[in-house]
Amino acid sequence: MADSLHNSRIRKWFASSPPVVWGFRQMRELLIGALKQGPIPQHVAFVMDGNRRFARNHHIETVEGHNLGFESLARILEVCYKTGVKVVTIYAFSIENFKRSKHEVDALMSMAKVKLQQLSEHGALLDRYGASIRVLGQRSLVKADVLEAIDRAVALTAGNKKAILNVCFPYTSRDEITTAVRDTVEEYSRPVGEPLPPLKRPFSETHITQHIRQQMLQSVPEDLAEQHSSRSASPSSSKDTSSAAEHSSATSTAINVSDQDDSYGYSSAFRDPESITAETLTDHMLTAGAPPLDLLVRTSGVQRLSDFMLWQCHEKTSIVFLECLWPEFDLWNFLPVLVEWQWQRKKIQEQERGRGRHGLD
Ligand SMILES: CC(C)=CCC/C(C)=C/CC/C(C)=C/COP(=O)(O)OP(=O)(O)O
Repeated sequence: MADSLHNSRIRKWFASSPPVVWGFRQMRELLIGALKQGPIPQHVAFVMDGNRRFARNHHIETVEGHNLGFESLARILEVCYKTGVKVVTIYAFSIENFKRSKHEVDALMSMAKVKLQQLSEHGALLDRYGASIRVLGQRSLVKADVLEAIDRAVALTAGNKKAILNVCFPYTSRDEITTAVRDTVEEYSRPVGEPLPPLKRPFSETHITQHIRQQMLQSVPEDLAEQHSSRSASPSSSKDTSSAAEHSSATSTAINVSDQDDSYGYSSAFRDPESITAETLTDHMLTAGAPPLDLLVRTSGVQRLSDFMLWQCHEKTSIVFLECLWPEFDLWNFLPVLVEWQWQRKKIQEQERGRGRHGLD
């Protein structure tokens, strides 16, 4: 026991001696320079998992584990920005984390306050790499003093335009996606031209039915469509006459699509819900404007996404699960991940080029 303590002290002394620190720094610069010769992921996300386990393993306070986790984050941010990563997104606090003990939640909140300030100070890490902070998540769940610290950090770094640090806090993907869908529906329910009567909303059941009918009519042969139109036009075909506005718009769809379109004001007053694409929703996510997510790394051996970046993970996102705990994560763990990503990306690019050539032949 005394021997191992002695050895660990010697190792620490050796690692922190100026020539060794200098040597490591030089080696780091060389490796980063070599990495920069290849493709670099433009958007990297981290699930910083394992702070508490690290604390338990080393018999230190949980809060101390989170503090060491922050130090690890600072090291990795430096590597990312030095290599040319444009956007780093971190899972700093999940909405689920509110279920932890009050003591731990309070400690994480005060840590966020202090660390956001440290990160954004003039001359500090983000300033050196021209990175701005964005805090993504449910502001309504955050106390006023923490919100103030968030807003200060965002304002202080707003002028930095080279890179971005997205701090997800408090965040879950389901919450983000739900909000994005709600915002999209709200936007598409707002008239873009002249205001319409309140019943005529593009997401009403009648409106959707009418749209489907319109599309079906367009896809059937003309003579059949005419038969269908004349049948629908007869008063006997209407099932309900009580809801005048909604009903008349539904039957008139079948009578004359173009007349209906004008009288209803569908195409002129509202944006067409059919024009909502995956891109529309991407533009309503909290990461709107960021490059596609190239790489997601989770430490601590847990192989789950835990409601993080569910929308942002696409067919080319590399998802990497590492065994090391977050406070242990450094350049030496990250380097093989980046090299593997470069190798995979080159393979994808070659395949795409091959397909392009094949298409041209
Ligand atoms: C700027 C800013 C706000 C920085 C945040 C710093 C930071 C490292 C936050 C991590 C918080 C967290 C809940 C980590 C997960 O590990 P865990 O506690 O779930 O560990 P476990 O998996 O061992 O239980």
